[in-house]
Amino acid sequence: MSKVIDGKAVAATVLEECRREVDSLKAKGVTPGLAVVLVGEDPASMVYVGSKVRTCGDLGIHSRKIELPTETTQEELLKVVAELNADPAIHGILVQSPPPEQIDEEEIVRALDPAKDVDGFHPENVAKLALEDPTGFVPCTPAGCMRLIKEAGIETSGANAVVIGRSMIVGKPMALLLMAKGSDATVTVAHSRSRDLPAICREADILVAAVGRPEMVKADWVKDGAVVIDVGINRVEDPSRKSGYRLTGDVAYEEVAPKCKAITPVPGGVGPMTIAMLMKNTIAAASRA
Ligand SMILES: NC(=O)C1=CN([C@@H]2O[C@H](COP(=O)(O)OP(=O)(O)OC[C@H]3O[C@@H](n4cnc5c(N)ncnc54)[C@H](OP(=O)(O)O)[C@@H]3O)[C@@H](O)[C@H]2O)C=CC1
Ligand SMILES: Nc1nc(=O)c2c([nH]1)NC[C@@H]1CN(c3ccc(C(=O)N[C@@H](CCC(=O)O)C(=O)O)cc3)C=[N+]21
Repeated sequence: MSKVIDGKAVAATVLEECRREVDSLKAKGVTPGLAVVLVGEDPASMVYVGSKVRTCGDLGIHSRKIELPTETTQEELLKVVAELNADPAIHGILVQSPPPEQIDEEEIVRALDPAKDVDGFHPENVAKLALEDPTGFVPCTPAGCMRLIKEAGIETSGANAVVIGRSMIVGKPMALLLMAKGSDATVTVAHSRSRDLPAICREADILVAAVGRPEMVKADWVKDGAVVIDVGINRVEDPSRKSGYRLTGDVAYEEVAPKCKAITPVPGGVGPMTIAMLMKNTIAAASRA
């Protein structure tokens, strides 16, 4: 009964929309610009930053990759943010998370010009999401999950949605989007202190897993005919791979998929949508500027 939701294909559709929008902005003399700031050398972050910059290139979006050493101080990073805030060629700024431990990420996010905060992490954008004010930026990963749910033809109105995870990047904004007017789901948010997580999950018509624990969600946690959105991106050791690792989600895909109406795979599910929605936000920032 299971239908695999192809995140790569939906992302390709979104990127086609983006390409048209970039062309029409360029015809008006505006080239959207994105700055991606990476502090340190975390290998996973380097992969993500690389694919963000590559996607910009594919669409004709101007991009600037700023790679700073691991020892970068808070003051140095604040100075980079201030320069990008003032740069008219840059419409979107993303500071890759997580930064090294000496960096106070919250202060960095507050220093961003909210009109350039294409991650949607600045308090002004968080408030606009809660207020359902469409002039803000919605965080890319939950925005991508909503688009996947829509493209798969899943009805959210009146559905029981369970979100596992309450981070500011994924879980909390995902819950806000599902409960917003127009989506109209009944939302439960679970986290590490939740009692009897399997029982909570079994109530879900739509289950979103954003935890960071490989294959935590088992088949007996999932109701027959549920829709499962797996946000987790976990590297697990796999000696049979050349790289020595493989990616897996927060859901035990092999055993869960047969029970689902629809499910996203990892890789090829939510991940590509995150990058596509980042492009959308960057284009929106440029057209508002
Ligand atoms: N596909 C994509 O584009 C993206 C994928 N990700 C992936 O999504 C996952 C989550 O990311 P993120 O939200 O940033 O992670 P965080 O670590 O910030 O948040 C994890 C959440 O899961 C909860 N949690 C942890 N352990 C358990 C448990 N045993 N039972 C129930 N809840 C638990 C935590 O609870 P508590 O609050 O109580 O600590 C927390 O709310 C990761 O795998 C990450 O790699 C993230 C961003 C983008
Ligand atoms: N400021 C900030 N903004 C972010 O949006 C942000 C961040 N920090 N820190 C880390 C997380 C993670 N994230 C991903 C983006 C793309 C894939 C992605 O494209 N994944 C591919 C596979 C990629 C691979 O092979 O490694 C897939 O799932 O198919 C995954 C994860 C963005 N994040």
